[in-house]
Amino acid sequence: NVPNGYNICNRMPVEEGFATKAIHAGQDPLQWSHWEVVPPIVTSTTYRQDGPGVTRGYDYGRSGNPTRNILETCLASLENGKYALTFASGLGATTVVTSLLNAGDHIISGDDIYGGTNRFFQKCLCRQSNTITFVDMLDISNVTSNIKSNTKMVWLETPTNPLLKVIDIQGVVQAVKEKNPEIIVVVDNTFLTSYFQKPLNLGADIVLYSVTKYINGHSDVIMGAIITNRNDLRERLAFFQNAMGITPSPIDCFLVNRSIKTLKIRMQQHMENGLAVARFLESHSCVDKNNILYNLPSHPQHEIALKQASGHSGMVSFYLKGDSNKFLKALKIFTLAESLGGYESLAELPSVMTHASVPEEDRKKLGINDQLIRLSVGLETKEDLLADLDQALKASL
Ligand SMILES: C=C(NCc1c(COP(=O)(O)O)cnc(C)c1O)C(=O)O
Repeated sequence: NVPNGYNICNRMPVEEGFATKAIHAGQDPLQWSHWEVVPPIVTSTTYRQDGPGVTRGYDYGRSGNPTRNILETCLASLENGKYALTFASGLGATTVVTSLLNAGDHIISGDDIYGGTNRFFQKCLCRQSNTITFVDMLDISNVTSNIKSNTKMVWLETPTNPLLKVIDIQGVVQAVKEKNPEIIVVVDNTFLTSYFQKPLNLGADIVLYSVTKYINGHSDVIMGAIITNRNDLRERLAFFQNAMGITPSPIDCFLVNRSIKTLKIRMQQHMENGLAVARFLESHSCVDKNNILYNLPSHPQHEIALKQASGHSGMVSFYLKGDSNKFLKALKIFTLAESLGGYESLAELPSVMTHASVPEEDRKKLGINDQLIRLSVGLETKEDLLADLDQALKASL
């Protein structure tokens, strides 16, 4: 049910069978003692042993948990990946992945990334004598020209948060691996999920998620995840997951495992509502029309998006002509709040909220100013969302 007028001619096709995998991968009832169709929540933190060190697969909740395992199996299956690991948060996943770096290693990151990730890179990672270079990855030569002998990782989001720049995953991977095949390419796929985009298929070594967002999609769990096909990386990351203790709770794993069952239909509705909002804003007199940041045909990287993704989510950013505070306070259905990807529509001011920790000069260079509004378009009735935006836009004048 792709919305009319949405260019699907040369779009990356949506994967057949995604919903079936989301419902059945890792869920076999025969694995449980009572053949439960819905996986049980195993909360026990410790397991009886037949003898010292002689276990039946589990010894301690941080080191392994049956409810976590079936979620990880399902996440890997949806990515067409071999291994998935889950963590206490998206930034927890970021912490574990960057633990692959040794002191003195260099990482190249996209310049437009989540503010908390930027903060972690600049305030935490740099304390471990890792160096970081932020580059505009729209020009892939910015990546390759910054590769040094100690460059060990390249990190990107696409679409980026909050400017929705679309980065050519395959182009970056090929250019980086040509220079140094040992460099690990990490793609944060939070904004599209594996339903719309599969970075592993495009050559990425690791795909990372704030599961908190679309994958859980109900704004009631904080969680992170990574998926990889590389045995060597999986072994090291699984060691860090346990040794660093950045693991999710079994109850959160149960909630996310349940949310995943509707991921496909939620992403389709987010796209339908997001496209309607983007088109509405594109023609609105209170909006700077040249700056609707969404994957409309007018988007500067629309062709790349068509090539590597089968759709776009509900993320829409735009520059407001009027007063941002008046606009945000006038909204009635959109809630002024941080985060994204839930069934509820949210609106925020990145310059003051999610990206306040990005150094001001960097925000200015990127264009993350007080006129930039970021929307997470939810699953409400489309007409209600448009009416809410219209009245709030008029109130901003
Ligand atoms: C909270 C917000 N972002 C979290 C986030 C994170 C961090 O995820 P947490 O689960 O919040 O730790 C990682 N990657 C991306 C692309 C993200 O957007 C936000 O943008 O409102």
